[in-house]
Amino acid sequence: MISISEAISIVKNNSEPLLKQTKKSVEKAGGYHLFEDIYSPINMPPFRQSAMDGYALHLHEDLTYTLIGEIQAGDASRLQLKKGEAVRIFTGAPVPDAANAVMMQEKVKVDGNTISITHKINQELNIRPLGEQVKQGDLALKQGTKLTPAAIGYLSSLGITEVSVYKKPNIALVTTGNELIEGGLELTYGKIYESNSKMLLSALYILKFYDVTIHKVEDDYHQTLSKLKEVINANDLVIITGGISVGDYDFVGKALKELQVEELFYKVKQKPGKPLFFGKKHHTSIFALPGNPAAALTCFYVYVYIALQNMMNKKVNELPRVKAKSVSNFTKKGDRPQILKAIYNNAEVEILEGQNSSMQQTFAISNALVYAPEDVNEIKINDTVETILLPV
Ligand SMILES: Nc1nc2c(c(=O)[nH]1)N[C@H]1C(S)=C(S)[C@@H](COP(=O)(O)OP(=O)(O)OC[C@H]3O[C@@H](n4cnc5c(N)ncnc54)[C@H](O)[C@@H]3O)O[C@H]1N2
Ligand code: MOO
Repeated sequence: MISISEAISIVKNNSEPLLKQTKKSVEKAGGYHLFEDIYSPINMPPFRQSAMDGYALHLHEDLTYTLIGEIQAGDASRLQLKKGEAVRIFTGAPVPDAANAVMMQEKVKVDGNTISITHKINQELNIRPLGEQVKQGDLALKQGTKLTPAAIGYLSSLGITEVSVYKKPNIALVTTGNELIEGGLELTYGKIYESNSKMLLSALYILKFYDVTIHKVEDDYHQTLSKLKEVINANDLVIITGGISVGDYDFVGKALKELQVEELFYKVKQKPGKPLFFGKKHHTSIFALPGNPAAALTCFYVYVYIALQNMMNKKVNELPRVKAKSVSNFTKKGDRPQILKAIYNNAEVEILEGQNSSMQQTFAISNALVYAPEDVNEIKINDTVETILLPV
């Protein structure tokens, strides 16, 4: 059995950036990173734009101007202005070539066709120059840029409808067990409602991994073998829950061996999550998480999370860890280091009752995990403890 830190470093060293590209429509590309530089297909703004509702002026020495027309936003008219002439104009409308300033209407006196301003103004006042944000052919956004809502808006303003982005992993979630039935069906004796797939799907969605398929197999070797073969071939990451311990009907380990998945580790000295498997087949990473729901989710946050961040080429690949003051007493059972469900608030952490790896109720109200190392048998109130903050 290896230690938690050995297991973490094996995951870190054996999960690489995917570096594959995929095309996305721009409105669905939020959260992705650009795979290549994007050059602007147009000038932005594409014409000299008025930044105010007011009057576009062809400046001259005098403070009065003759009004010769009106230009609304969207108008295509190209009015010619002589020196001393003005047009009524609105925010976003094209400023005629000959106009060299826009005066906001609050500062203009109108008298029929004559308007007057109170003082001389600078050239180009209140005019957004052609290509002020980006010029046609210039770099609009660099490769690697994260597409925030603002970036999506910017690219859309350039008329870009599709972008090439770094692909996120496609992920298969596989649950195993004869005892599992779907929510909505009658709970017959000996069965439980299947919950791991929904729990892990939700954890993945919160981390913005949406390309996820769910698969279910019974405790049957041939079914397990053929399903795992199929999903390993078709996915970048496979997350299995259950069937990885030593029972007569735990077929996951045997099937992974038969499929020649390279075992990077099996079994970690930790509670929960002892029978945790991590392996690789070609470029596909495979985690077999223990079936106990709280063990599965703990292993997801401590190990699978790292692989996901590495696949996305993220520099920080572990969840944040902070030092916090315990507000609870806790006595550790056994010698395995423990990862404890807890509630963190403002540098203080409460270690919860009900740490068994089947206890979903405890995890449901947690927002943190406290790490109790091997050599610590007791945590007392006011002790400083290492706390992992969960993305919940
Ligand atoms: N003789 C031994 N028995 C066990 C050992 C051991 O070392 N020696 N380890 C125990 C530990 S620790 C764990 S953790 C579990 C892990 O077992 P498996 O990964 O094989 O998981 P299962 O037996 O299939 O299921 C365990 C538990 O979780 C429930 N489960 C499974 N899948 C789901 C699901 N999708 N949704 C909800 N609940 C699920 C399942 O019904 C079981 O209660 O092994 C111990 N045994
Ligand atoms: O490793 Mo198990 O998850 O302790 O119950």
